[in-house]
Amino acid sequence: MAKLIDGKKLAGEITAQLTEEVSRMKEKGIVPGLVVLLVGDNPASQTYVKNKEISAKKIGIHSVVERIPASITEAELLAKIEAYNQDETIHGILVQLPLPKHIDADKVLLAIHPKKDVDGFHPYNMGQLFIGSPDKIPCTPYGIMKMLEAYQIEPEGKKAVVIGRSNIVGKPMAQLLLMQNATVTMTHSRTQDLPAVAREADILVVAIGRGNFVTKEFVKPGAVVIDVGMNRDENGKLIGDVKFDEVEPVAGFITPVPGGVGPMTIAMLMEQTVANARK
Ligand SMILES: NC(=O)C1=CN([C@@H]2O[C@H](COP(=O)(O)OP(=O)(O)OC[C@H]3O[C@@H](n4cnc5c(N)ncnc54)[C@H](OP(=O)(O)O)[C@@H]3O)[C@@H](O)[C@H]2O)C=CC1
Ligand SMILES: Nc1nc(=O)c2c([nH]1)NC[C@@H]1CN(c3ccc(C(=O)N[C@@H](CCC(=O)O)C(=O)O)cc3)C=[N+]21
Ligand SMILES: [Mg+2]
Repeated sequence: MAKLIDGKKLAGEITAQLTEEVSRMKEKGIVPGLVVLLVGDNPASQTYVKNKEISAKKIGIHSVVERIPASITEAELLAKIEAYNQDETIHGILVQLPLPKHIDADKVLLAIHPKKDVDGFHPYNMGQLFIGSPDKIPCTPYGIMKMLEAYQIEPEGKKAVVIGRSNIVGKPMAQLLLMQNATVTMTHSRTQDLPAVAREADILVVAIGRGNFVTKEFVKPGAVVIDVGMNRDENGKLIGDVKFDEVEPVAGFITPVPGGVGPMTIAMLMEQTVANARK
């Protein structure tokens, strides 16, 4: 039976520390501010935004959510970002991805001032991460590293396999594991014999976006299994990329969905926002 990595509990502890810190900052007249720009009405995005708002409120972060119709032009969105770049009450800007097709997401991410880029997606921050001098770090892989640390899982010398190579999860995840001296393999949809590659892993991070894709055939006994996936099954229930019930008896550690990576992503977003206001 695997040990459960309780992301929700750990995120709660981080949130409690941030709450204390923000109350001290407020005594000095500093109020951290975060703006979230949500373009269109993707229902999956709605839950994420709602959870971020709850967390920001708890911590005492001034939280602004702009719900913007999908019909906004790219130029109008860029102008909004520029206004928040100039706004001294705002320490973090997050543009929820994905964006509607008529808007160039790369251009939008480039428009966010790197100092306010609490998602860590700006090419400057990505570049800093990949040369080994990170400042802002993408929240999901950052949260995963915090979970490994909290459970005293040392990546050094271990074989880590990352499934999925997105800019927001897979790629920065591989880099963070590499920085902790893991031997990292990145895999994707063209990888041949993925189960055999995954079975080599001491630490397996799964970020594909396909419900229950990873079965016990992918998992070495005792491995650490981190499930980033957020999918809905046919009944609308939230499920991960890992078939939890069959992998859990094989793994050494495993994250649940919900209650694993998701809450840590939000906690890291809050942490990077507060850190920015502190500066
Ligand atoms: N918990 C959290 O905080 C977060 C959760 N998520 C969730 O994580 C999942 C992944 O998100 P994201 O990284 O944005 O996804 P993307 O869709 O951007 O990337 C998916 C990756 O998975 C790979 N892939 C797809 N199918 C297969 C397959 N059959 N075998 C091997 N690899 C495959 C793709 O390969 P290729 O490049 O070859 O196409 C791609 O690299 C989603 O469920 C998302 O909702 C995302 C962000 C945060
Ligand atoms: N610019 C940008 N930054 C992101 O970080 C980003 C993004 N866009 N687009 C979408 C993905 C997805 N994502 C989630 C984070 C937390 C939960 C989350 O809170 N999950 C909880 C609850 C889920 C529930 O109950 O519905 C859990 O797993 O326990 C979900 C999804 C961040 N992303
Ligand atoms: Mg993130």
